[in-house]
Amino acid sequence: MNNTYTSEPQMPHRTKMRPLPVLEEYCISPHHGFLDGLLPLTRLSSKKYKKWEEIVAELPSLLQEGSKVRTAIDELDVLDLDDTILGDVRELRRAYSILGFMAHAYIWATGTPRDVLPECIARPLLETADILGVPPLATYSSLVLWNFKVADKCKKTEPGYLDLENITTINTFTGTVDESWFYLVSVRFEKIGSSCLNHGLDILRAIRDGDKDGAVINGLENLAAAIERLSKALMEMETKCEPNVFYFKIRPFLAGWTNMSHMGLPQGVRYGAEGQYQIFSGGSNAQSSLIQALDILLGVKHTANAAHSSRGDSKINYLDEMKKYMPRQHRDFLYHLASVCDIREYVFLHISNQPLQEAYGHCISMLQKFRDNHIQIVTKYIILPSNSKQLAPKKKEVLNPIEPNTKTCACSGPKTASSKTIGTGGTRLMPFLKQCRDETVAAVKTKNKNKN
Ligand code: HEM
Ligand SMILES: N[C@@H](CC(=O)c1ccccc1NC=O)C(=O)O
Repeated sequence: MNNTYTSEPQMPHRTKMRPLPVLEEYCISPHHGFLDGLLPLTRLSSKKYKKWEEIVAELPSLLQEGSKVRTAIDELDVLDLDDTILGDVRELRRAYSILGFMAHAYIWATGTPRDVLPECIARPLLETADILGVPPLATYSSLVLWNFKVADKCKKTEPGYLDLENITTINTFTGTVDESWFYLVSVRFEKIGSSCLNHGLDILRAIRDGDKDGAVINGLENLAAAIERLSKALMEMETKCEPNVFYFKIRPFLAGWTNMSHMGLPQGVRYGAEGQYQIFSGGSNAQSSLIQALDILLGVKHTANAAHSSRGDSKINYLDEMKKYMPRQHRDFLYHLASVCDIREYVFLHISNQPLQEAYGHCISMLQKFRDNHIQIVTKYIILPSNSKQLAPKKKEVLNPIEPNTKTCACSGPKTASSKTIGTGGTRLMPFLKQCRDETVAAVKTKNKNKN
């Protein structure tokens, strides 16, 4: 179709130089996306780590009385990582996942958080995190990507096929169906979203091939339909996860140690009695490579924002920061993709091609719809329960929900509860999420403001 547009400017040569990324070279599966092609391990193979497995399996009961979990962890020996772990990436991921669960349980077990992790967790957690290229705490990878298994092994499935109706989580803090479902919605989202990566790469190939037979428009339409399926996957949260269970029981364990001074961690957490205080953001879907890949594919640019800062003055690009929380290969994939992606540029170069503009616009509206739906979910699961929290008595030995940071927010304008409420990742969540949504819309509206 666009061969007729030969009088329009040519694509810059740069994008033709570097080959397109090959998914498998970055530990990404064409069928399962950022979930590995192989299922996560459900147990460490070496008996040496039996106690770790026992404690992580018993977290729901140990956390019934928060101090019990701290005693059980304090009694653990300090173990080195042996060759069974160091020699196999799935063992490493399992160890990292267990240690992340134990670290958060230890810190957030009661209304008075601990700010020092014992050596028995700190040392192996720092080591596994370092090798995997992720930070030393529970992340989207440890809670979601590497924390699911087949529920009924007897149920027949094709080899290599992941049946989303037959999965469950390996570990949870609370033992509730709500918590399992909370993580599984994201597992489903990653699998369903794998087709976005395939369509995105098809579009890039079609551009390089000279856009024969409307291949770019076709690819964009396929991509728009795939993004729409993501919104449906997101809204499934409501089927098995109760907002109050999430807000009061589950969420307190997911918090990290950035912007958490008002929650009792003014300096972050010290890794070992002799270690340094360090600050890290808690788990969040902002650490999912899938949505960030979509932003790159569609040329949606996110700017630095004050939404992440408790003082409201220093601006950082939170989504860029979150790339450091992704597994190393996935992060490298995003950088590779960004260096070769020219879809938005191509669309703007062919401004008179109306069907092309519409197909691109359709993708952007679907991504906007996803972010709008997400804001609705956040309102239901965080903002509304936080407004009713006065009903819950505040006791030292009982978990505290993550509270709005009322003391240090120096942002201008009237302060509503939602403008101060913070995410597990430490953002002032509503301003941040609205900015992400508005920057999505801007990709189609302005050419210059949102340039590639
Ligand atoms: C009850 C469910 C959920 C809640 C309460 C929630 C809450 C939040 C919050 C507060 C943030 C801001 C970052 C932070 O400080 O943590 C965030 C970011 C994000 N969440 Fe969720 N989330 C939920 C489920 C999901 C699911 C299931 C998905 C994907 C299907 C998702 C996708 C995202 C994305 C992509 C971001 C980064 C911002 C953006 O790119 O627009 N969330 N979420
Ligand atoms: N940022 C969210 C938490 C969140 O989205 C999340 C945290 C850990 C693992 C997965 C997450 N998202 C799952 O749907 C919050 O502030 O509650």
